[in-house]
Amino acid sequence: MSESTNLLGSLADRIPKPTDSKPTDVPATGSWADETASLTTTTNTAPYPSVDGDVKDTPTEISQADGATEAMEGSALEDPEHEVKVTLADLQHDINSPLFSTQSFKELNISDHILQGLYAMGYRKPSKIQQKSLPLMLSDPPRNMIAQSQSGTGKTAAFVITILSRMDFKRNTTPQALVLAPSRELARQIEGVFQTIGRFVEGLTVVAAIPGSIQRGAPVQAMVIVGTPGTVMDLIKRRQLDTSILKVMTLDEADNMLDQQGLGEHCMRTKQMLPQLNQILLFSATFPDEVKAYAAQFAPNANAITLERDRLTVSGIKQMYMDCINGEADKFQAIVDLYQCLTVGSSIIFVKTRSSADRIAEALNKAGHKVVAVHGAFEGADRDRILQEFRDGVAKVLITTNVLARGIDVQSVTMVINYDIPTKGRNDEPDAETYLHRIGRTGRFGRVGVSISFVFDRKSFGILSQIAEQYNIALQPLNPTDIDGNERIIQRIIKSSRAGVNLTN
Ligand SMILES: Nc1ncnc2c1ncn2[C@@H]1O[C@H](COP(=O)(O)OP(=O)(O)OP(=O)(O)O)[C@@H](O)[C@H]1O
Repeated sequence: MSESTNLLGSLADRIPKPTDSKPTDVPATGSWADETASLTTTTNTAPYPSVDGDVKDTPTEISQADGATEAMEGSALEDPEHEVKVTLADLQHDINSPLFSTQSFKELNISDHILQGLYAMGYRKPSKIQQKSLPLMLSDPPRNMIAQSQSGTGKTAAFVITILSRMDFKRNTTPQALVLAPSRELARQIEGVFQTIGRFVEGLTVVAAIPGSIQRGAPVQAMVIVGTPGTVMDLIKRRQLDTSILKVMTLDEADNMLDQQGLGEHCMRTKQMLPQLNQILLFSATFPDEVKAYAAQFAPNANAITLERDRLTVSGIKQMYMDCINGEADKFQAIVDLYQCLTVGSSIIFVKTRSSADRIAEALNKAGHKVVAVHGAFEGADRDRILQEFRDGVAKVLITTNVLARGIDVQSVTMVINYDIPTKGRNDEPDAETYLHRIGRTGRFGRVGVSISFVFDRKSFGILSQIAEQYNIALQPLNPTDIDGNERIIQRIIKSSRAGVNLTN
């Protein structure tokens, strides 16, 4: 493996220096080979400040929110017994990695039918987040949970097991649990996890509430509803979804779901239409500071599992960048040069806009390279079909926008390309959370993957540098002209990824 080079160090002269920037000397200790992670569990013994309703306007609410943030970070409530230090250097063999613990699913006292489902899926041991969150979420009386752990570490199963354990199977045509996710694809995927983990659970009924899935006027008759916020809100308003005995609500990708610039409004309004809930569960790999307050208000008195910001990246993902100095033409050529590597395993190429996804897909297909594209302008049925082709390996290269940046679990993805570095806002601020979620589409559950971020000018260098600084990561440079060298480096990593697949089987 060639030596990791600090992006900031090697290219400092090309990076614009914001006036308030911190020192740009990022230590190389954040590289994938050697990293110690700390997962902190905060058991809440004192009530969080709680605000119901629309929380974004009044000064009182803001000050309560500040208090909540402090509590969530564990300043007053941290239980040192839950402090866990794990070595991430070799996820595939280290029993102390965030993926495994010595505790078994059986010790959790979950039903035999759920256990059977977990074992049938090849889950032998709970991952760290499952080990830490499940005892807290399954305890009675039920408590809210705000849980954070790295991408691909098994958060879905944690809330699925909890929800299945809380259902009354005699009332399986009435909604009892609601799970909201930011995209139709993720909602469908979560529905599938319920079906597979719950396959031996007699009487389980699960329905996806996504655009086009429920006929107008038809009642939603299932105990678990997994949907997107707009559709679910409409179904409740139109009285197609009976909320009278609903007791558990989960937001997957919770920071995205509570984002006040985006889906937050829908989620808040949906919650206001629900009866008193027994349990609210918020899960994500990222909880940026500005969302923590809303999270604590949405799920009052929650137990919280949080990660330090510089421990958020998955050590199995080898993060690289390529300087495509002539901009668009070089970026396109780089994809063409990398094509061989892209099709060993599967790859996702993230771009900023729908039109560039279409344009690049068309150009690559014209050049004889088979790729597919999916984004928000596609019809739902087409989105489902193309993603299924990608999951099945029929299509090996997927070009998409942020719509698929979060949650999508396709274990064969060995490479993620940031064709455009993720930014947010009118001023193109670095979008560090989206970067983390995008690269997290590879390196799932202990596998090894590669991410390559394309930069081409001072601005894009600056943005990527700020993201690298935020997570304390060192990005390895790839030389765009050394096509063979790059292929060797990438193939070597991808091959070790294939070895890793056996780990969880
Ligand atoms: N205990 C386990 N043993 C083996 N595999 C597991 C276990 N728990 C989860 N997995 C597998 O790990 C993969 C990642 O899980 P999941 O999609 O829930 O991750 P996540 O933490 O929600 O990721 P993201 O933050 O990207 O949404 C899935 O393929 C899942 O089947």
